[in-house]
Amino acid sequence: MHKRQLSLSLYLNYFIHGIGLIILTQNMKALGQHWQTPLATVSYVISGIGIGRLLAYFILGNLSDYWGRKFFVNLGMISYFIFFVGMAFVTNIQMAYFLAILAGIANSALDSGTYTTFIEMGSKQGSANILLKAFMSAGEFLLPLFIAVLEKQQLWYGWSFMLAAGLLIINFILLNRQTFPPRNQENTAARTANLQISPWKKALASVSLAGYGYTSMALMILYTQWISLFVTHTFGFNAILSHWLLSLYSMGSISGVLIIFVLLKNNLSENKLVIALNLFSFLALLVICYSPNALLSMIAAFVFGFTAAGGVMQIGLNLFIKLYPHIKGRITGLYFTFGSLASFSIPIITGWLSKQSISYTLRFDLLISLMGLLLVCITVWAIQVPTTITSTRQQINKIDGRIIKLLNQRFSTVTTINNLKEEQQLPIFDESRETQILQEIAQKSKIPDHTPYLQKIYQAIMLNSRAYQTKLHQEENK
Ligand SMILES: C=C(O[C@@H]1C=C(C(=O)O)C=C[C@H]1O)C(=O)O
Repeated sequence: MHKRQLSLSLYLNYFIHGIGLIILTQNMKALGQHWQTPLATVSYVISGIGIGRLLAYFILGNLSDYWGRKFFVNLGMISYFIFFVGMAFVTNIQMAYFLAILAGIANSALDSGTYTTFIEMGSKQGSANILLKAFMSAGEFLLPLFIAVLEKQQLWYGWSFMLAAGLLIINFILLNRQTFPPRNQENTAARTANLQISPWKKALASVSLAGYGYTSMALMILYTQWISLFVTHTFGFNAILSHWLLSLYSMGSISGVLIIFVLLKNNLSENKLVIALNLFSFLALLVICYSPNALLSMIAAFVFGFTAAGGVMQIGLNLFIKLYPHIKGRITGLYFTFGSLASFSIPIITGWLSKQSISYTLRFDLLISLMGLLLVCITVWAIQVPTTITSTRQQINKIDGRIIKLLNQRFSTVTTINNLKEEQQLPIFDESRETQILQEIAQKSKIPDHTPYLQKIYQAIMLNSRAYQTKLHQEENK
């Protein structure tokens, strides 16, 4: 496995995916003319992408745990290829809608094959996954420029689609020369950390992270959709300034991705980072929502892009995957399903809100931001493992409490066995049973390194269990 080359191909896919994300909106007019339909129909076709994602994420994510990541990266590339080539030529709206759904499926397939692979390649704290966002942004940045050139030269709009298709062919060849890392392997360190989290805290973190899949996506979508209208309506900002608040957000986002990538590579804790980012994006949004000062708003827009769109959603996914290293694909699918629900529902909710007042839209985003902050705080609290001797010992005390209860239960059950043995006149010691118990420990122990010690502990338990039975006998025969 050549980590570098494989990574490069995976990144290149996300550059193409960035193009795919906006190619329909960027070509809306040309497509409308080509299909001889109003813009509203083109917009309806675009919604097919969201439907495709919603349909495919969970299923494909699950399957990628079984069929392997490479298959799904390839499926994503092939689906995208059909989408790009098909969209450039199609004239029938039904076909176009089908192709849009296919783009959504391509997106899901790429995600379930790629995010998982980067973690399986051992990228430091999943830092590589943050960089995917930079490649998407690069695609989204360059496509409009390319389209502008095509328009200026009065060339066929389909060349932008052909560009993406051509890149896909090259990358398909490059990618398929690579082997992928083994799937769903789980290292001892991760397993040990995970086992320290109690089941109910793990459940709490999981629900919170799924919710964060929704809020983190909703936060960005709502901002990009409404910021310009909001500030014009609420503070009377002029058109240039209102568009600047979107551009500054994008610049913040790209700077955020690069800096967060470096921070994670240098081992800054994901837990601290995710809380800090959410806190600052909330504060920045607060300024944008309530400050009529243009300069303050501009700074806040940059900070908001940095903190809300700089890869914080990907950090949420990384945390989620680490909780379930044995089903990375399923978790990726689940997380992005919640994200897709946000892309689907936010335009509907905000459309309704804007009818009451446009100023409600971004203030609703503030509420979402607060929810997100709350969810990551709950998550971090739940998955935190203690770091000082005192707090770690407190945890050991709790575990010991549970063990003692269970040992009381075990010894009480031994009493029953002992009575039955007396009735049936059987000896206390049963060697085959003890061997069987020791073998079962080897099977059940989740961490092989621990196994011999667990077996020794059990030998001591059984030795004492026999001593206890002997004592019961003696009392009985007194
Ligand atoms: C409790 C029993 O008696 C003894 C103690 C054992 C134990 O503590 O698990 C197992 C086998 C016996 O040597 C039993 O036979 O199950």
